[in-house]
Amino acid sequence: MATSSSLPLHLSHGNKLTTFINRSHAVLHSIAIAFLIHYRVSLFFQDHQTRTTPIAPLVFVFASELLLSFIWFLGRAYVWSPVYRTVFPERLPSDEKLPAIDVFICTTDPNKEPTIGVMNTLLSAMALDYPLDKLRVYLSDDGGYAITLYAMREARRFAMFWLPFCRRFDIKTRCPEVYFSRTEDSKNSDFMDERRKTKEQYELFKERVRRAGEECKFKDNGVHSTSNHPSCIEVIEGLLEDQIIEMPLLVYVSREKRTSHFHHFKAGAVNALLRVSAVLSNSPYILMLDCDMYCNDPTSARQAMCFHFDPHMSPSLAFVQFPQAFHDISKNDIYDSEVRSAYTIAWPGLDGLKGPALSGTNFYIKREALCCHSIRKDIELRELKDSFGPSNEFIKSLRRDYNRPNFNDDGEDSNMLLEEAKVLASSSYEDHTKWGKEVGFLYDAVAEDYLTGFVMQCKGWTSAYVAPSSTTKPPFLGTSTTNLNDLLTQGIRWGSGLVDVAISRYSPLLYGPPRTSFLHLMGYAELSLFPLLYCLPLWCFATIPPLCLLNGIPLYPKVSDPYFSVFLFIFLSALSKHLHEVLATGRPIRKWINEQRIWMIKSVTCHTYGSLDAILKKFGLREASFLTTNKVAADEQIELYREGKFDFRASTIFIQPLATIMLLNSTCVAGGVSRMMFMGGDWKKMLGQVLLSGYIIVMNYAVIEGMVMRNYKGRIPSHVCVLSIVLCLIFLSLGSLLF
Ligand SMILES: O=c1ccn([C@@H]2O[C@H](COP(=O)(O)OP(=O)(O)O[C@H]3O[C@H](CO)[C@@H](O)[C@H](O)[C@H]3O)[C@@H](O)[C@H]2O)c(=O)[nH]1
Ligand SMILES: [Mn+2]
Repeated sequence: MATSSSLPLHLSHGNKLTTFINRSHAVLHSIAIAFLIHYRVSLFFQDHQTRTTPIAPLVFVFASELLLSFIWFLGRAYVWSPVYRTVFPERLPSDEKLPAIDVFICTTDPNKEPTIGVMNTLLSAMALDYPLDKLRVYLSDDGGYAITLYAMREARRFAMFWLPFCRRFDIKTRCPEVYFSRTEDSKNSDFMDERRKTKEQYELFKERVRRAGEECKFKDNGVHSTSNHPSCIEVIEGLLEDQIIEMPLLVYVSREKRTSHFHHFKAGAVNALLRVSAVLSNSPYILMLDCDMYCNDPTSARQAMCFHFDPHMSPSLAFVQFPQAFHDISKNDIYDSEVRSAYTIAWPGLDGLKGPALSGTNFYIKREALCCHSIRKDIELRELKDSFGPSNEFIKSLRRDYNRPNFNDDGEDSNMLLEEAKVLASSSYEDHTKWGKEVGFLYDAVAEDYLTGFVMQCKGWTSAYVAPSSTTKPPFLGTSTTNLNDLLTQGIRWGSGLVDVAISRYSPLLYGPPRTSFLHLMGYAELSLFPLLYCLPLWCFATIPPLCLLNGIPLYPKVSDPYFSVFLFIFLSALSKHLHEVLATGRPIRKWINEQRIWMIKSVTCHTYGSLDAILKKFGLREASFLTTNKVAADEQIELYREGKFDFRASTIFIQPLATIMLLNSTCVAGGVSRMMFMGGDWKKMLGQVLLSGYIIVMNYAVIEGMVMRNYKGRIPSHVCVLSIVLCLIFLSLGSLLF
């Protein structure tokens, strides 16, 4: 919108043709579903003498069809009116007018999150293209490791070289590891000289951190363990002679942890950061980063400000979300590690309604949206303390007119503030307050990002989503899960975290109305329900139709019945719509196959376990857990991923169901087809089931390869194959017993 000139700071546009295709498809598909429902319902009303099929399998199959149709219906929200945005940061007002930003980086375990990687994220954030005095970088070390603090001091030393170098030569890649891994050739000898010197410093820095890491060995040592330690807050300062080079304020925060207090994982860590930063810098905007998400485009802060500076959007705008993109995605991407549909379909779709969901990292959020919804002038101090806890300093920071004492390390004020910050980071500070319930990141789900963003939007806040175009760089790049085990382990947490919300009092369809539009709620509901609503029907389709096929029980209309074409239409329409989406987002056909396959695999494994986990937690039978995602992979695993080959060296809980389902379907198709050929079965009645199981087998052929190819590195171990034969036999006998 207009600032100094009358030119807009950002534009949004839709895609008329795609929207037309999407809406027409939605209408056609809905009509077909209506026919399907009519067919199924009339089957149930048939006289049970004339109905040849037993009722039980029919009920399961129909229930699954209804669930799939429902989740499909919710997903229409994403394709209804998606928007895509363009920003013009060069039109922002001058630097003096830009607001300050606190950057929050979270790390927790140097064994899974290599310290050098975390420091690269830190350095890339310090080097953002933003006025240095308006940039403050906080690192939350949730494990309280000495190595992280040490590395941070070293990173500041290296930043003395890195920051001036980036600014002087306008370096576009400000993550040092990435920048120095590329060779550069320039005629400018001054530049080449500086580059060489800076690189030397970087190597020295890495070497010092590596050596220190070896000495520390990241072990719990009883006295100071990762789950039991006091709070430690340190403003990282350079030596006196270094002070001439301007640096962002750099703060190390390790909140107190006690086994007596539940720490609420990342949400708890971020809430501690929110309080600590309120008394040290209190910037009105916050950039959140996971420790592996480095700033790949230094202009992201200015891009985000294009929205926060728009006078029409700004008052209600809570956050500007950038996509999660990854530096290690291979061309083939067999596991869909890039999560394409989320960041190319769902987020732009939600953005067209009232704003995208919060994605945990890569967003610029207004502090006010997290902390102090509207502090009324007449509000009682008592009331404030009930919500925010006893710290007077923190409560002062909530006032709009609050003037933070200038932080300088040796001042008396500064010492007082640091002491206060330690209190704010203590494990008991949140007792009897509204932190995690109404204030800050919410604790009711392990998908704290999704839940917090959703509740925020129900309170009236909006958000915006900026995806890079084909000509701009992804603003942030992280490490994705590129092996099956890590992928599915992460999938359990996401599944569990989303279903947590779906079955809580914040369940979108129940909590939402009338707080936000129905379409927007449909999108949110799809996100929270899909793990649960896909796992049930997919388990059903993987077992019941093949077992019925083997036993000669038809579940679908005869080929000659006009209703057969209804089923065929729905199947093909769903597949071709997915294919259209994949192609429209510029991906090859292979991607479509990969996504179909990983969707089936995730549904019967991690999403099943995740949903189960959420339900057990709900009944108090399990405790919440947060397994940190591995950010290092073995070379061998990376190699298989790059070659596009499945790595089945994963936990048995993941591969056992896959092997069993594949064996079951292959046996049933073989048995069912021979039955028709040699025992005179009616193939016209069974074609639907043959096609369904055939589809499952063809798409997941990789699993069969994993079972039979014995010289394959990533093969399925023999004991899993043997157990799957036993399980398959159990299924078969149950099938013939029941049906
Ligand atoms: O007790 C904890 C656990 C995790 N983290 C940090 O949280 C971040 C995200 O954890 P990670 O293991 O990388 O999870 P992902 O599944 O990769 O993260 C996605 O999903 C999370 C919710 O499940 C969101 O919080 C993240 O932002 C989002 O990127 C990392 O920086 C961790 O260091 C903590 O600070 N404390
Ligand atoms: Mn991550």
